[in-house]
Parts: sequence; structure tokens; C-alpha cells
Amino acid sequence: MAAGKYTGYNFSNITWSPYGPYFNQARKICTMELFTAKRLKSYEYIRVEELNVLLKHLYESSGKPIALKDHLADVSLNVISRVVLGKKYSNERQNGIEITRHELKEMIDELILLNGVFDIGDSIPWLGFLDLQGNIKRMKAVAKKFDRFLEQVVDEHNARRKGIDNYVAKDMVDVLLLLADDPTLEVRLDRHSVKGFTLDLIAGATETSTLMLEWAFAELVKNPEILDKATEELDRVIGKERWFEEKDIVNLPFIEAIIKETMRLHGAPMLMPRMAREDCKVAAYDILKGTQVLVNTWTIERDPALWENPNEFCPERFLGKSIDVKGNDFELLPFGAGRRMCPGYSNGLKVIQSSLANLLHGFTWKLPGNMSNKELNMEEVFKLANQKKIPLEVVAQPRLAPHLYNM
Ligand code: HEM
Repeated sequence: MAAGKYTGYNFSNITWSPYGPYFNQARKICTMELFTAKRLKSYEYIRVEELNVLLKHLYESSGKPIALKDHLADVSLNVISRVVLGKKYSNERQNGIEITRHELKEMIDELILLNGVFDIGDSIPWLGFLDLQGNIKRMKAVAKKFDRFLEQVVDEHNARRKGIDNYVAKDMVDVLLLLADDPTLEVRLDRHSVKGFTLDLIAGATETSTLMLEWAFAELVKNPEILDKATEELDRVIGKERWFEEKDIVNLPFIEAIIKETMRLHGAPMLMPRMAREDCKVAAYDILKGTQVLVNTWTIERDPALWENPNEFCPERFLGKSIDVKGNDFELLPFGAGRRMCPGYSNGLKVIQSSLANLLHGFTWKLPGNMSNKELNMEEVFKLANQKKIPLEVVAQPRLAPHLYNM
């Protein structure tokens, strides 16, 4: 869907177009400025603080059914808004606060939905101007809202650093604005590009990790023997006297395997569209230069020629195997590969690893009431990301000593 044309900012137009001069620049900014190992490490305390809020909240709601996705979405949005925008948004409208967390989340949901929607005008271009489904009207409306919000974000950041020599960037918008001041940059970043970049970072990060975690929990409550194996590994490696820390992940191969298996079965169904740069042949098909190419990862990741029992949730298949999720192994591409691979994959992966490990370590998980695991609905809704048709409801009970929840 040509959402970018109407929303003004989108993965496929300003900063990210692989055909425009901004693309190489944007990639360089990601790898050399925004997602360096040092910067990611410096945000660890944010990931820990936000996860702790959730752990505490779950402790207080223990025994009651909760819609897990709503809580996970709060963690993702709070982490990414602190990392990118330098602050998180509350659900209460406070003085001087231009937007509530709920409003921001609604805007992101609308943007993601419109990016993945099937629009008649895309298939029959001469009907496009009629906007039969009303999508274009909705895109223009959400673009206006985002622009108002991002203008305010940029103004606030500029005001904060005004008159300060050698200002040290505190968040990603600061980094982008400092780069925009740099006259030596190969392609100058203007205000519009900073806003586009900022929006891509927020939209790219928010729903992806939430959905992965919701699917992981759905698979685990559906397969209690796998859930038991995961808790056994956590007890053995972490013990019952402390929480998981990011550095522990290298000692938790089964938790890593659960994440890979969740991504294999429930990752994004398609990668970002590509265009063939030259004539080529793929599996005996002639692909002409300029053809738009869609990579169907859903099919690759369930291909029986590559995976034994492809529709079964079986993390064990990854144990002792070197298949990773970083775009090197083409049978598993949850973050894509190559020039358009997800620039935020290491941050996304860290949020997923620590949320999954700590939620499993700190709580037992059950379906509400007398619902059996066989009754759990696992239907998907195909969008830009793969959503669970019926949101997962679960009941959590603490499994560690009470003083550990006193954060
Ligand atoms: C578990 C978390 C995440 C998953 C599963 C995920 C997945 C993906 C995938 C599949 C793509 C398309 C890659 C391709 O076509 O080759 C992508 C692109 C992108 N992701 Fe992520 N992502 C995650 C987290 C993040 C985070 C944390 C950020 C930013 C902070 C981010 C920002 C982006 C952006 C800006 C793009 C567009 C890149 C382009 O068009 O060239 N993502 N992501």
C-alpha cells in the first residue's frame, strides 16, 4: 500500500528508500550512531526499569486474568519513547504534555494498519482517486496528527540544547538533530528527514516485540511441557534469588530457542518490498530489472523441505544448531536480511529476551478459569506483522520470594 505517499513519513519514502540518496546515509546513521553496541548498552537501565514496572504490576494482579498484550505494549512503547524521544508518555493528560500514551499508541496502530492494508487503488490505479475504502482520507488524518506531534518533539529538543556548546545527546532525536547540524554530512538531514526517521524508529519498534512476546506466551501455555523446560533452565542457571540480566542470555540456549521458534512461526509474513536492480534468474524464473519483489518469509519459515514438522512449535529443533536470526541464514529471517534488514534488531531482541526470561522466571502462567490448552485459539491475522486474532488472556502467579518483587 502506498501509505508513505499520504502519511508523509514511511519506511518506503524519505529516509529508507533504497533507490534514493538518503538510503545509504540512513543505514550509516543506524549502524554508526543510533544502534552502536555502546549506545545500546547505555539504554539497558531503561529496559530494566520499564520491565520492572511490569513485573511489579503483574505481582499486584496475581491470580486475575490479564490481557497480556496490553501490558507488553506499554513496556515496548515506554522503552522506545524513552530511547528515541527521551521521555515516556503517561495516560493522564498533564500540563504541558501534548499527547497521552493511549493517543500515541492509537496513532501508531493506525499507521501500521494502513501500511499493511489492501487498497483497491494499488491494484487498479485509475480507481485510486475515488478512495473507495476511505484509506487515503485516514492516512492524511493520521499524517496530520503525527506531524503536529513530531513538530513539538523537534521544537522541545531544539529548545533544550539551545546555547549549550558541545551538547551531549541524551536520546536518538538529539543524535539526529546533531547530525542535521553537521555540514560535512554526505547528504544533509533536514527537519523533515529527522521527523521521518523518528517516526520510523517508533513505529518499527513498538508492535513487533509486543506481538512476538504475546505469541511466545500463547505457544508456551499451549505446550506446558515446553514451559516447564524453560523454567527448569532458568532455575538452574539464574537460581531463585535474583532476576535475569541481559548478560545471562548466552547461558540460556533453551530460552533463545523458544524465541527463534516463535519468530519462525509468527514473524512478519513478508519482508519490505525490493526491486530487482538487474535481470536475474531465481529458481528458473526470469526476473526482469525493475520488477518489484516480495519475499514471503511465512512460506519459507514453514517450508517442509527446510523444516521437519514445520507447523509444530518445537524449540528443540534449534538446540546445537548455529542458525541465527541476524540475516545470515535465509531459512529464518525474522529481521530480514541485506541492505533493508531491520536496523533495530539488537534492541528488539534484547527487549524480547529479557521480557520473556523474567516473566517466565518470576511467574507461573495459566489460562483463565477452566480453559484447557486445547481450547486456546491460535488464529493469525495477516498484516504488516502477524497478529493474534484473539488476544491472549492469562493468569500469572508469583514463583519467587516476595522480597524480589519489591522493586
Ligand atoms: C522483535 C522486534 C523486531 C522485529 C521482529 C522486527 C522486524 C523487522 C523486519 C522483518 C523488517 C523488514 C526487514 C527486511 O525487509 O529485510 C524490519 C524493518 C525495520 N525495523 Fe524492525 N523489527 C523489530 C524491532 C525494531 C526496533 C526495536 C526498531 C527501531 C528502534 C526497528 C526499526 C525498523 C525500521 C526503521 C525498519 C525499516 C528498514 C527499511 O525499510 O530499510 N525494528 N523490522
